[in-house]
Amino acid sequence: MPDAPKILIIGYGNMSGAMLAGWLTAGEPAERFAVLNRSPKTAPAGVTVYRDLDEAVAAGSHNAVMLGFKPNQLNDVAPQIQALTGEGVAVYSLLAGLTIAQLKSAFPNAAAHIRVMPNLACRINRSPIILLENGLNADKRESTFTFFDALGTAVWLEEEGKFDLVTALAGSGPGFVYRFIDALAGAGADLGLEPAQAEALALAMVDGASALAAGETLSPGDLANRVASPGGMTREGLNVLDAENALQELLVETLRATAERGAELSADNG
Ligand SMILES: NC(=O)C1=CN([C@@H]2O[C@H](COP(=O)(O)OP(=O)(O)OC[C@H]3O[C@@H](n4cnc5c(N)ncnc54)[C@H](O)[C@@H]3O)[C@@H](O)[C@H]2O)C=CC1
Ligand SMILES: O=C(O)[C@@H]1CCC=N1
Repeated sequence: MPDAPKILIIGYGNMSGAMLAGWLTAGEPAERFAVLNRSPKTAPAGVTVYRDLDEAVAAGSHNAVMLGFKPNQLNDVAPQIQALTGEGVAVYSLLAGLTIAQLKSAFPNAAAHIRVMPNLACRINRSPIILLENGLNADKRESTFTFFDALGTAVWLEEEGKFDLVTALAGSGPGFVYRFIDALAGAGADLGLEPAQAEALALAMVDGASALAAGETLSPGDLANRVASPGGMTREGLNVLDAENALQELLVETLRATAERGAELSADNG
């Protein structure tokens, strides 16, 4: 079976689409990928698109499957894709909340089960990627890490109990940052700025501030203090955010609610 695809993506939506784009940008050959999606969707040139399960089974040419559908679909989809997740096949799961034990139970014949938590910045190869595995040998662990690291910065997590929390911070995180940018721009507009200008300024500011902090040895907390010139303007604004630890408390509740939803998604698939 010459030039056969090696990664079969089942459920080609926003997240797996961003990952595929990132891998192609990183130089992975398009021929290494195939997609199987419920609704018709165009894939990048060179990527194999299967119209249905039978076609994917007949090709039988992958050694890894990436699950890119919704967590609440696992019970429906798993029985249909047993023939695609058999001996020698690694299962990469994007399914938020679903545990290694649930993946092993859904795909008992697969060679290895790997939870993967990326975010949409995979599209520009700038996502953190949290990985947790069961069943990989040392060589496969290394090659798996390298494969996902091409999408940004991969990191192994050893404690599965923390997976929902890192999902909240790093997977859902862009949603919270976008809400912050939107609220900042909205606040500027409420106080008199032209809305489009407020949004452009908020975006450019967050872009530069984040890039600067990423390359600094100072912590973000110390950088905040550096922005606040003694007796100047910024301190007054920080005092509002810091009063009774308001911002941090809000974010504790934000991450808690997000992580708790992961446990619910898992329980729903019990
Ligand atoms: N959107 C995000 O930022 C992130 C999403 N995830 C995870 O990624 C997964 C997908 O999320 P999104 O991409 O946001 O959703 P989405 O709705 O954009 O994509 C899901 C895709 O699965 C396809 N699909 C549904 N049932 C199918 C089936 N039986 N066979 C083949 N394809 C099927 C749909 O047609 C759709 O294209 C979820 O499990 C989510 O937890 C993880 C990290 C971040
Ligand atoms: O909202 C969700 O469930 C997924 C997981 C992390 C980001 N999006």
